[in-house]
Amino acid sequence: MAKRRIPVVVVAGFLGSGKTTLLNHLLATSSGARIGVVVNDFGSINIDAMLVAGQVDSMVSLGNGCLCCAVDSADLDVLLDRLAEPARRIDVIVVEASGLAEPAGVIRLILASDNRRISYGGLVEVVDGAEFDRARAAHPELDRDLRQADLVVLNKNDRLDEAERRRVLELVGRLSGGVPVVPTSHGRVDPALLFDREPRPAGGADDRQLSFDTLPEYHDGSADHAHHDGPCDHEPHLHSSYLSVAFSSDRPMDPGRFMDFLDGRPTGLYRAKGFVHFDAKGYRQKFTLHTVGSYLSFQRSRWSPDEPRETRLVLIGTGVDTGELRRALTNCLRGTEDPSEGREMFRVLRHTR
Ligand SMILES: Nc1nc2c(ncn2[C@@H]2O[C@H](COP(=O)(O)OP(=O)(O)OP(=O)(O)O)[C@@H](O)[C@H]2O)c(=O)[nH]1
Repeated sequence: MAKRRIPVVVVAGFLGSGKTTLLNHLLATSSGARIGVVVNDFGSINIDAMLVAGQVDSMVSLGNGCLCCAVDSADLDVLLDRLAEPARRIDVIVVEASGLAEPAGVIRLILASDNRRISYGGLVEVVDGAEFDRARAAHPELDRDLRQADLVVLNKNDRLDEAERRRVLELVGRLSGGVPVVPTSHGRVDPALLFDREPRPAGGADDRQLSFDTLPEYHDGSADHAHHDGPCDHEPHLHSSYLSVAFSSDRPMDPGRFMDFLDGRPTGLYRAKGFVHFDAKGYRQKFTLHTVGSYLSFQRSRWSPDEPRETRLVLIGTGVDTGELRRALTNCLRGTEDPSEGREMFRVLRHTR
């Protein structure tokens, strides 16, 4: 009997919708299944790779650009080849696309793969229920992504009241055209929904749910398109107007000044993520920061022993002055010999889970 190919499942969704959270949930709960992961960050610091918990069996990470245009199929093949090596005994590969990737572009790369051990396993589109209207108003093309999905995870239900939950569920259901929509919070979906998909016969074009013909026209990915801090200069798509700014420093962050910065962040700055080193008395832990639209949260954890005590942030937005952002962040730094007092942390702690 032909050996079943390893399904490659794409997890996509707009900036901050909860893809990494979903991935971590899958890794923590898919008892027995060995999962290989491709993580793609838009930004030159691989925050997502660092946020994916240690239980992953094999991971390759792609920073600094969008998978959909930062690599061509040969490059992705190298990554998939590595994950699909029989010795790794991987059961499923999950590709977490950057929040600005065009899912169709990522799917095309997988469909174009020469690797005979893998097959395209479907698109899971994660939707931030709380930010859906705003994201959609800015990016009507998100509707098209929903139509390409095999499963829609309607996330962040905890941030919606009952009436809103019903309205968004009905809207997303309508836009996605009949595919299952699973409402949830914190990406808590049953892994069987993703991994125990109907096995499709190995080989041939018909083990692919989507074909090039059914995908919208998409430019050829090329390594030339890899971009650093800055916009893509080729034909417009979702991330062409977005900029990412990477910021890192081993100097402690002043909690008050940093909260002033966050409270006054420009509206175009849709997403910020990373780790903050406050080094305040009594609060020397690592503070993981997430902002998504108006949402802001910190999570406190221990630094691992070999981890550098430093702030590493990626900020992603549109119409923002990157030089000004860097300057503003630099102004939040303190001298290494000048630790903050614990009481200065209260504004940070108000947002800390
Ligand atoms: N309240 C709430 N917060 C959530 C939920 N799911 C994720 N988050 C938070 O939303 C923020 C972004 O989540 P991520 O999983 O990093 O989102 P992402 O889609 O991987 O982000 P990008 O890769 O930057 O596009 C984090 O602070 C998460 O803890 C949810 O269901 N409810």
